[in-house]
Amino acid sequence: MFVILFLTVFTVYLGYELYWKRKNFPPGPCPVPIFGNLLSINSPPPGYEAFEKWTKKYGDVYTFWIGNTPHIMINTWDKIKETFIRDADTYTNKVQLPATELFRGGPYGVIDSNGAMWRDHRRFALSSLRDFGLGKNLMQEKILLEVQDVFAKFDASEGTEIEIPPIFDNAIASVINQLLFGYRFDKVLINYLICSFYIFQTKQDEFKALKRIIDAPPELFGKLHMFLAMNIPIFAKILPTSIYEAPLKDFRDTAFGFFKNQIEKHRDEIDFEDLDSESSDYVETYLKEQRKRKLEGETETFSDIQLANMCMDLWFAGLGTTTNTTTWAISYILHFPKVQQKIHEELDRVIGSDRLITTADKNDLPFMNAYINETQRCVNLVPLNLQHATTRDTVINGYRIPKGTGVVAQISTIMNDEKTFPDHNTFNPDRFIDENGKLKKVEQLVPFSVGKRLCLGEGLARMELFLFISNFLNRYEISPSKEGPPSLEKKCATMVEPRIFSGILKKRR
Ligand code: HEM
Repeated sequence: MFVILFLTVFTVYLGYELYWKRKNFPPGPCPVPIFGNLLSINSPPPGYEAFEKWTKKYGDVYTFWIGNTPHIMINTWDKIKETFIRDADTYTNKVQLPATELFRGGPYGVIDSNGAMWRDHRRFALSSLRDFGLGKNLMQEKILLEVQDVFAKFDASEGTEIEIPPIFDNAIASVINQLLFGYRFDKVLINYLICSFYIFQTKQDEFKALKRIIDAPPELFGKLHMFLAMNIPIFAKILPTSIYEAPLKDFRDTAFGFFKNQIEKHRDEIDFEDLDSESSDYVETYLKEQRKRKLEGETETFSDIQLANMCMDLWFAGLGTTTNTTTWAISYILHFPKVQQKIHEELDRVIGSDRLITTADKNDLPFMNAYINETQRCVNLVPLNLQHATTRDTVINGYRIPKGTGVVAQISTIMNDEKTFPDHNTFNPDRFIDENGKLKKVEQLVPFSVGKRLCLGEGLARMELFLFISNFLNRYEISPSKEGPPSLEKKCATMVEPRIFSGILKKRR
């Protein structure tokens, strides 16, 4: 009797899992209970092969299950244009996961928020970035100051093995920290009053302490169980608190502790009498806007919790992405010395001195741009891309997709498409050079994603990548340490992480 009951329940369950829940969505790989298709992107990590295989099998659209939640994957450039670009408003929401509540205290920030909250704060952050000099010389000056700091550190170790990524990490953190809080991580002495004792630190020590927090996300979110728990609520519930909730809360409290401390310091120092005076960083601009709105009786949109979440989004999105890409760029060059040689030839021909390279030189350095483009294509930083949700009912390939369904612009498949990028597994900057030696514009190169939610920091990231990488390679020739070039193997995570590695630098001028 029990066996019959069990078999009946099991058959009904399988029928639901394999047929019923999938019948109204585009066909796709068969999900397994609890995990959906998430486990398949770990064999091999970070998932490009699985995405490629499914695109070959199911075409431009298929359904990918994250736990029990269906996501419509859009895999070809034509289909991305038809959906995320031409019908952009339909694809701008984000799926709200329970982890957001635990981690952020609600649907705050810009990465996970929706509707008016997202729109207002995206617009506000973009206009603040413009005010602090993006697209003008001011931002370039700030980045070039960090380039010179990087030079000083590398010059001091010329000819000996030195770890490359941490130096760029410090410099790129200084750029984003200046934008948000108005100061760099240099050697200036600071002090804290803790329990009646002054604790003396330099701002570089502060960065080292912060680094322990910054390094947590890959450690934390890069682990498969964390990735699964954050995406599959039922999986999160069965994991012991000590390996999911506790480390997440720990990270949240430490990160928010740092941001709140910065915000309070700003609040104490700002002259709120003159709300229209020029601000020197994002937090100051935000706090003045908050005060203006409060005077008009509006306290919801520019709240303190939203500010802390904005700082977290901009800080983390602004640091790891750019540092990782710079690190991968140098890793590739250690594997492909001929690319380095070609870059040096171009730099010698066009720049020909040790002066700092600026964005005014960009158009004259097609191979440098091609190398950065190819780095971004091969890094393919966010394999699954961030998951969006539909803002209204829509129809994709004849399937009725209800409002709130998960949708993903599969940019990693687009950047690995064999038709657009032949021999796509090979690192080849020349694919971006045309027959006249000029830089070729390829619209399918979309590392910053597409549509209305495309990367908010694209302008800043492009400027940083160009200035840091071109100046580094103009000044140095790099060769591998005695351990050889770093591994190019990619780990599975929300963002692909490079290895920390050492290299030997020789000054070229
Ligand atoms: C090489 C560097 C970078 C890459 C490859 C990159 C890539 C991306 C991608 C793929 C997305 C997801 C877009 C989507 O949802 O469709 C994104 C979103 C975002 N990025 Fe970046 N990013 C980089 C640098 C930056 C920087 C420097 C900042 C900060 C100033 C930043 C801030 C953001 C924010 C706030 C979002 C969420 C935007 C929204 O939901 O409206 N990113 N980025």
